[in-house]
Amino acid sequence: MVMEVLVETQNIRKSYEKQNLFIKKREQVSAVNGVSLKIQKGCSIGLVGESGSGKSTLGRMTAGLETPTEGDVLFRGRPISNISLRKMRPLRRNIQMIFQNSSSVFDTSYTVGESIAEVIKNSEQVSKTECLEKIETILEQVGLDALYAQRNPKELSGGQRQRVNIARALVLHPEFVVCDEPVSSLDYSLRKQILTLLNDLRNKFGLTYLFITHDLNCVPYVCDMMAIMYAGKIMEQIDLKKKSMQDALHPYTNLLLSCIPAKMPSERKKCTMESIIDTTVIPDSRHCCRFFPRCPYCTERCINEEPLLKEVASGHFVACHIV
Ligand SMILES: Nc1ncnc2c1ncn2[C@@H]1O[C@H](COP(=O)(O)OP(=O)(O)OP(=O)(O)O)[C@@H](O)[C@H]1O
Repeated sequence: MVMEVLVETQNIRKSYEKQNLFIKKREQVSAVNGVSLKIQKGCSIGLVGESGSGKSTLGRMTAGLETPTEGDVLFRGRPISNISLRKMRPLRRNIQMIFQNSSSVFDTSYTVGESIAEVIKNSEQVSKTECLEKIETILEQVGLDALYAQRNPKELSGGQRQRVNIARALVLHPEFVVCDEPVSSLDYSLRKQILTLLNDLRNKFGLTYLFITHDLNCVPYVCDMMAIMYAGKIMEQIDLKKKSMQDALHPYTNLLLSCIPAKMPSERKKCTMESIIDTTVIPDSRHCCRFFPRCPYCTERCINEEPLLKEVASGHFVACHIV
């Protein structure tokens, strides 16, 4: 069966200008460094990597909230990166984002209902009664009583606020949702509840997720594909319907896996990276493996030639010369 590609990034790059306080000069920071990704309709792809690897920047570009410096993002085969606001408006309801920090994304001068109503009214003309019905329905779908519409976000717990956040993103029934660390600000006990909710909503509405996280533990719960990002590049991609996370081959993915605290010490993946010196030095070159300064298996070739993402088994892609 041929699956429909809903979102595609075509070798996208994003650099920012930053003031270097030490040398008192402006310099370029490459946040995303040539990422080509196809997200199939109904798929949930987990984008994993450490802080600063470019996950959120990639997420914002796929959501059309940021323009790539190079390359393009396609939604249903149509480029969306450089289109006018007028052309983007009808697409906006189809592409939504759930943000990381549930408390700071609300305007506390609005009630929960008013903040959901704002999203609805920005996208369609509805009567007051229709709007109220939509608000009540979506609140119930995210597991909150309709009465929460009258509450102020300040009066809600972190978990309830994140449910409202999800309600705002889903009230227009989008097709594609970028979830940027949706559970990282929550207690461990609440994380599973929100992940279960995201799964249920995905099944109910046939949603497609780009699920950004630095926590590999979340991935098997919500994702059927995993992409590992390092220094703005995808290092490994695994179709979790065909292979498990533990089948990872890239030294960086194995480093991340070795950091997951296992329930039983015997289940812990052995860290093969004892020799790694954790350094923040990332080579600013398009002609080498960006992981080479941290890789114990680094060869001359890794310093001189950038490894491309290659299929090593069905549904399993790795960008590493030694694999
Ligand atoms: N608006 C911006 N202006 C300048 N630099 C930025 C901007 N946004 C991101 N960056 C830089 O781009 C790089 C990637 O940042 P990004 O937030 O995408 O990473 P991340 O993997 O999502 O990190 P985290 O998990 O900490 O959110 C970082 O070096 C960051 O400082």
